[in-house]
Amino acid sequence: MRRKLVAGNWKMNGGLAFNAALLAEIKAGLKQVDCDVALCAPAPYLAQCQSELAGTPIGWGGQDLSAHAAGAYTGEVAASMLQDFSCQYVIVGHSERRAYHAESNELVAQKALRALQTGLTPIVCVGETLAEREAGRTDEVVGQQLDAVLQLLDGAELAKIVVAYEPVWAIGTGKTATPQMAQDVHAALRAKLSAKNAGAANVVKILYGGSMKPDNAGELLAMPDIDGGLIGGAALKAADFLAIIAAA
Ligand SMILES: O=C[C@H](O)COP(=O)(O)O
Repeated sequence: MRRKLVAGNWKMNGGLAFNAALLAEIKAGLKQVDCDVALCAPAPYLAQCQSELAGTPIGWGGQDLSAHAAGAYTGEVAASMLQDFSCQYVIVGHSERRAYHAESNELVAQKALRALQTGLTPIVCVGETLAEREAGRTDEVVGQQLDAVLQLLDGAELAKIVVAYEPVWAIGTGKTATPQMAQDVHAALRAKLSAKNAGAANVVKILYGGSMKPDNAGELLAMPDIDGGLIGGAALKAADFLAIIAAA
């Protein structure tokens, strides 16, 4: 039985005052927590997350990291820097990074490896565009995205990753994959993991992301291969985020 993970991705939103209010409301509203919870914040606010969330059931993490350990890479954030702020998680290969920063499957895999080598749990995002889905290429596209990771990691490393299936057409659009559509892709991803290492496939959490909200979280999270959610917009509203945690 995999414990569910509800991870918020604030994307490039927030500010000191906004975050303080949001975190206070989430902490106050968090009752019994039967799942793992995490927030992935913009790098400048990780110190704030650390001071506000240490000692709570909520973990925190970054939204990206460099594949390099250190050096002349202006603007990038090293895994060791995330570690300095006690991050447990880091998102890699979000579709916005793939689309706007031309991140390749191979680079995303290298980032996942770097995270693991630093003791961080990478949340590896995969997902197809609307054109790819309509062309019947969903499994092929997400399969290739996952393959790059499978090629780089050994079985022990693989068991430590989290995968997030995020259909690009469902992100921030209000359109959600139906529970069955999502389940089908999650099952295909788990089969791929299993072909590489059956033990790892059993423990790897596969999250769904893409307009997950309080009103659809319950039925998505009830699917056998959906092990949680990667939440964008709804993570910026305490009541919505708390409702999704409760559904998990
Ligand atoms: O990382 C989160 C996803 O991109 C989902 O965003 P969304 O919940 O706003 O659709």
